[in-house]
Amino acid sequence: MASGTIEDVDGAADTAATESVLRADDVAVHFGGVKAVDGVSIELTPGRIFGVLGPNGSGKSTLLAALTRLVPLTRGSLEFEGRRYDTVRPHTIAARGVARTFQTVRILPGRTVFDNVALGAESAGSAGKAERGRARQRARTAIERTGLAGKERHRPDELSYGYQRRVEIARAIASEPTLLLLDEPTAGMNRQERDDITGLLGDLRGEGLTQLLIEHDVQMMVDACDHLFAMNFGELIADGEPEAVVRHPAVQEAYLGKQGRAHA
Ligand SMILES: Nc1ncnc2c1ncn2[C@@H]1O[C@H](COP(=O)(O)OP(=O)(O)OP(=O)(O)O)[C@@H](O)[C@H]1O
Repeated sequence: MASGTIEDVDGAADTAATESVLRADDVAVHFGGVKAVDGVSIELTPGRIFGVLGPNGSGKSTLLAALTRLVPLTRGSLEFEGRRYDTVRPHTIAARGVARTFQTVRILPGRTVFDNVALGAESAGSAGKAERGRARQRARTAIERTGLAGKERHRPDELSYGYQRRVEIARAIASEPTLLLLDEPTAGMNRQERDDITGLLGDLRGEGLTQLLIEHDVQMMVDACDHLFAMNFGELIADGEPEAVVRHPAVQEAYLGKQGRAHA
């Protein structure tokens, strides 16, 4: 739920009973004089796909970095499953159940698909032999869930870009997170690959995984997301049902106008 200062375009008040996975309240991240994020309040509820839309430089990646504790907050607070976490280290919030992928694929080129995914499973804790066995099982499950079965022994450079993205997503979900944050998961993909990833995210939602994604592709965001947050100049400018958000005049002006010209 956005703060009262922005327009809630779906007009549907969340019920008081709705539990939240993540809540950010009045979050700001300033770099010197640059207000990369400035007073953003969002709430993520379970089992839904949320998206952050906005033109280049509007603050999307910085917001994601703030949510994963990779940059310090200038002000505001963060709560995950009801617990404040705005001063904990990034690995602590990862261990509590927040996983993420990055804007550029970050998988180890010399290792197999299985090894890359197992790294994500092991980071959930892998002291003894029994736990290593469980980690390998988590990796196998993540490989199945992301449509990578049969490709376990491949190396990333033998796979298409779309499949490399899948490896990254598999590694993130191998830690069995409660919340998955995805930074431009379909960047650089062709239409078929984008549709495949949209389908995959939908499948993961079907299994109850809450997701927050950043994307430039407006159609992909409308297709994939249940709820959109639109940003410009570090602030939320609209928040609500995807079709309504992309039609919102402030979003058209801030995002679609610029992007339409940039990518036409
Ligand atoms: N480490 C940093 N130091 C200084 N300024 C930064 C830093 N990181 C981001 N910024 C600035 O903050 C603003 C928001 O950047 P951010 O990368 O969060 O936007 P974005 O919406 O993710 O953009 P893009 O879509 O191009 O990835 C920009 O003006 C950017 O130049």
